[in-house]
Amino acid sequence: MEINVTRRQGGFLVDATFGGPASGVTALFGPSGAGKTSLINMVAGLVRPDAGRISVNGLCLFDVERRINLPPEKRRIGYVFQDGRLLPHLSVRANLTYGMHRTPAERRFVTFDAVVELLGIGHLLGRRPARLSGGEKQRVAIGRALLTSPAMLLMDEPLASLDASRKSEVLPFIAQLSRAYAIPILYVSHMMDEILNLADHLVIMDSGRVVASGELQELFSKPELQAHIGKENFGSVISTVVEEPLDASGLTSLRFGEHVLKVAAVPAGRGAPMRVRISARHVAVARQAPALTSFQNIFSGKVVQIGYGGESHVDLLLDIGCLLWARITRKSFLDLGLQEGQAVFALIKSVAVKTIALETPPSRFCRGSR
Ligand SMILES: Nc1ncnc2c1ncn2[C@@H]1O[C@H](COP(=O)(O)OP(=O)(O)OP(=O)(O)O)[C@@H](O)[C@H]1O
Repeated sequence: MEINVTRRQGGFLVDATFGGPASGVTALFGPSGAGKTSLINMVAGLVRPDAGRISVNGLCLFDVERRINLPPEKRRIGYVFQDGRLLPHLSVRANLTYGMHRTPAERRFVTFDAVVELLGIGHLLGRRPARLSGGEKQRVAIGRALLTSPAMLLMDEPLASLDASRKSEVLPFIAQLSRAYAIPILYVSHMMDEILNLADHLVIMDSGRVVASGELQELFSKPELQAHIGKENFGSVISTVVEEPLDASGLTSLRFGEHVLKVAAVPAGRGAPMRVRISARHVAVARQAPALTSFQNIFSGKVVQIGYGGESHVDLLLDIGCLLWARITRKSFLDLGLQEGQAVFALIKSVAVKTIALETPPSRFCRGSR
């Protein structure tokens, strides 16, 4: 995915350049008014950039110099809006098949039955949209976009209109979607929790510009991006696999590199990929390994960077076999006499680790290839 566009709209300038993998979920993250919707509308062909180039999977969608501007219907893009936008006079079945019949049969690689099964909407097929809940409407909207067998899916805050319980109902379907079909998803959100559940790649936007773009785990841990990501989100994201789903002490063991991280029990099979998020606030530091402690996770490592933190705290980047941020009070920092290069122990409470299951691809949903 290569995007390099500028567009002036009123007093606002979108000037965005980024590249991303043509697979998995790329999250477009930024505050309200950052230009996220404007950008994906340019990708969809709903809005024309003033200049630049957009290409996806080797297909050039827009190139001002070569005078290429594919109309939306030629872009093979599925778009899921915030509010679903189902056709009210049609049944769920007819809404689902609406775009499917416009895609030539030889180009279809997504089948009706597989989508209905994946999204769990078989019992809704005869209903009209007015008789669906918010979460059901969004699942149908996702199914409709998917059934056009798109080369790419654009999702503009598809969970924004849902309450927390509906969100958690739809989120796993989206996560599964990106793995079931090899379709890249550009996912707009300003909710970091959603992004941590879904995205592999992160693009941070602010005031019409791309502030940073890269692999989620890497960007998430950059202190200079803290202001954009949100102070409360500051910490580390680590990729692990489940080593022992339930050990004798009732905890789950997750492996990363040479280490095992103990977390509160999660329902996952051995070998399942698991992303963990450890807030810097939940990492304590000691010069010596504590003997009797409630910390289940004690890793030896060293201080690789001392960040500025704030008046009352200091952020430390630790190397424990992977990079880990710890936020401690300035008083503790001074009491411990910490310096860069110093050997320390990182202490992490099991119950403070947030786990996010990244499932393996259920390939049965895919028929043939694109
Ligand atoms: N057609 C338009 N004409 C003029 N200004 C526009 C137009 N469309 C959007 N804007 C302005 O462009 C800016 C970016 O809007 P955009 O909807 O892309 O932001 P966003 O990041 O998607 O925000 P949100 O998260 O609130 O949906 C805003 O200042 C908006 O007012």
